[in-house]
Amino acid sequence: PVWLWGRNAEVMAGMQIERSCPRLPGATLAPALTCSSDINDLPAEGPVLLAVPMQTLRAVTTSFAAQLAHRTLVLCCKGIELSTGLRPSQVLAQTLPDARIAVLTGPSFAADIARGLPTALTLACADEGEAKRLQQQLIAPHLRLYRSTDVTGAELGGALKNVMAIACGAAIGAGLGDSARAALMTRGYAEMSRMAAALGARPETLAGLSGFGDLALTCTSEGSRNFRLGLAIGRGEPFDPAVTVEGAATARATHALAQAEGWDLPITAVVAGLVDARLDVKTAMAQLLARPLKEETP
Ligand SMILES: NC(=O)C1=CN([C@@H]2O[C@H](COP(=O)(O)OP(=O)(O)OC[C@H]3O[C@@H](n4cnc5c(N)ncnc54)[C@H](O)[C@@H]3O)[C@@H](O)[C@H]2O)C=CC1
Ligand SMILES: O=C(CO)COP(=O)(O)O
Repeated sequence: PVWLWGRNAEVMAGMQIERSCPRLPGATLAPALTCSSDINDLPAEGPVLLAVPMQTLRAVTTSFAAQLAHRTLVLCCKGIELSTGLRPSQVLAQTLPDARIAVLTGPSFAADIARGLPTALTLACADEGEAKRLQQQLIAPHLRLYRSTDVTGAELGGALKNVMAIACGAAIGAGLGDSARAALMTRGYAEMSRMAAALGARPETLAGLSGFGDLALTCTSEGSRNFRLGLAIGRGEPFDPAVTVEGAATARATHALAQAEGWDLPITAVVAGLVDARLDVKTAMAQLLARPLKEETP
């Protein structure tokens, strides 16, 4: 049995009766799923998956500290908190210090999972025993999970690939071509790896599903909201501000961290400029191409 909590009573009651979800058109909710807008309906035992946008994680976990403290919490959000520069697990360490924390991340569109399409993800938890338990609990016939103890690496891969997806969308939207996209993905991966290494992540985590895997998905598919925001920027079109696009705030947060720490993250810097409309794509491209020549190293 699985319980799904959401804050909107009308939407949750509708989902419970109609067995469908407005955000996943065409999907039928499994009989084992109960939808509720009362968080006290959650059973006392078992892991809780937190799937709210990154910039709301602190508010949600603070509001429901009584219900979430001391539990196993599986973070599904991908991003960095703009106001603090913290990763999701670092926010939880502040708001719910007694919780056991895991991270579920990697290349997966919710719509694909809902359709039962094959998907593989990273499940990261510092406690390997807990990771093994969660791995068994959360797999499904079409969903394969690989374990990792590198929470930092898993979180950074998931957060930073969204910034690169915006860059790639902008390049494609502006008609710069697939070769430009490949260059951005490759040098973007180098940038992700540099920053992750500086923050203590393991290189092999970045090379896995949570980093390289999700970068490949989000930089090449219009199923990605981050890629679509980039496309709109590149085409000079408006974009619906109500859509969750994690890479925008993450680009700002990461650029600020890079400036403070002296890290060289040129693609992140131009994406921060693009999302804040301080730069246009032509100027961004010119800035990247005019950088001093260097050896090809991460
Ligand atoms: N949609 C996808 O395919 C995937 C999403 N993610 C990550 O999951 C996180 C959430 O993304 P989505 O579910 O796609 O976003 P979404 O925008 O579709 O849904 C977010 C949900 O959170 C709720 N919410 C927002 N603020 C809240 C608050 N203060 N209290 C309670 N509920 C609140 C919204 O009402 C909405 O139902 C993001 O970090 C995203 O990167 C990760 C992998 C795949
Ligand atoms: O993280 C995702 C796929 O792995 C979802 O991507 P978007 O948030 O860009 O839609």
